[in-house]
Amino acid sequence: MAHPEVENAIKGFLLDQEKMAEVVDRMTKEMKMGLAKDTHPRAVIKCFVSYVQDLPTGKERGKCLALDLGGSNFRVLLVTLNGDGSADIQSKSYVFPSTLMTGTSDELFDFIAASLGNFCIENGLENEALPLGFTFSFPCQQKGINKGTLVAWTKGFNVPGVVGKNVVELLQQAIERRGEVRISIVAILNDTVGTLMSCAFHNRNCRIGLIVGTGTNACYVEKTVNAECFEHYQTSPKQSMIINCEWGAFGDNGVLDFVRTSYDRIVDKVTPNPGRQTFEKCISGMYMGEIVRLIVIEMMAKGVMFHGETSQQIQNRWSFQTAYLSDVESDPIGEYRHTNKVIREMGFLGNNEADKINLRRICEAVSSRSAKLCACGLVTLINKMNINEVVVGIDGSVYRYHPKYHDLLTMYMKQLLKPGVKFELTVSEDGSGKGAALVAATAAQSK
Ligand SMILES: Nc1ncnc2c1ncn2[C@@H]1O[C@H](COP(=O)(O)OP(=O)(O)OP(=O)(O)O)[C@@H](O)[C@H]1O
Repeated sequence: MAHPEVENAIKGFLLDQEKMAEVVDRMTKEMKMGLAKDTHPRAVIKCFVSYVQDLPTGKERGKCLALDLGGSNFRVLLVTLNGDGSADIQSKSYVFPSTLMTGTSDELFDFIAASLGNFCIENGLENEALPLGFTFSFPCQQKGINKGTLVAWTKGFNVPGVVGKNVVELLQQAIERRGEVRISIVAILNDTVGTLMSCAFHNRNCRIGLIVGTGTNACYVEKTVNAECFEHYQTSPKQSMIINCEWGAFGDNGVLDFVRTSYDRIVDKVTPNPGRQTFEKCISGMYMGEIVRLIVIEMMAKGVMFHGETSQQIQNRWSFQTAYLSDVESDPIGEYRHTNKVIREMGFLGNNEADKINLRRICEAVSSRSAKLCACGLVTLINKMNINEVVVGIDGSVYRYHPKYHDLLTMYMKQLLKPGVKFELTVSEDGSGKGAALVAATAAQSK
């Protein structure tokens, strides 16, 4: 049993069924506001039109480049779609200097263009006029498949002078300034869209793309007639439109305050975007470790945990990695191999079992709330589509590596879904490569 003070600290994270159902209700209303033309401007869940209307058939063919900028990693990829449902991918990850997250716009786009140039030269592609799909995982208002205006930076990025600009244009200009390659950006897409497309390439029932990584977001397949912000929503010959929900902003108008805790409010205040991305800050990898750290230091101040110890490390903001939650929760009950490693890395020397039990309880409370809220989001989308069978393609390190995330998500979704609705949650590989290429190939053809 965890200490009563620990139980008291985490009780705000233990959402019951009633609260979860309330989250679904509120989210459903916010989604409708995002989709409808008259309420879209003031909606917090924007439900952006992605301009991707065709799900893959598996027969796509062609060679495309892809770029992936979204959080902690930056990659350039060369994707060959073989026409038989398979794809070959070559990729290179570039170290993304964290100074670029808050540097100038020119520095950011020059870095991307230089990496692209380097990749093309290394692979002998400098003279090929290849189409490029740009996976850019920040909220963008699209006006077409290759026009995306940045609405706000998230996930710790804050580069002045980009919000309100078409990022495709900024990147294309940077590519041309360097003059190394003949690449044209034919599509910009959110990573959720790439994830959905890549999953749908193999699994025709895929209708949702979900990310639980540095941030969280989802997209789903809506009927075109409901995508009112699409100019041709009433006349388009295509029945479907992928909607990029940008659900991370859910709650920015206060409707999630009933599930937030004092710790969430502290985390929010120390981010570069206070008051924004409320739902994301309760769910995703960038924030979970920090929430745990705040509870631990409060318990230390109360003399409940790590009594008599001092650790500079635990006092440092963002020092408790979200990967530590996975470590701690991967130990079988009563065993502490990974927990011991985490405790040592956090600068503690003692070996008190009660501390380990308390730490585990805190980690479990934070990760299970994340999974509960994510389940609420997925159930909202499934109810909205009103379908009885669906596959969800998922990417992001939290989903991939947390030892219980998949099972928790499955359990909470079952609790919330109408009886008889079947779903499958599956890791979607290479969304920003294969997924981006699938979008780019279609966009290049229609060009
Ligand atoms: N083993 C792990 N368990 C849980 N979370 C982890 C683990 N390893 C890394 N993370 C968290 O996952 C996040 C990185 O996610 P990911 O690798 O999906 O990259 P990303 O592309 O930056 O994310 P996004 O797609 O949201 O932009 C980090 O915030 C990190 O804390």
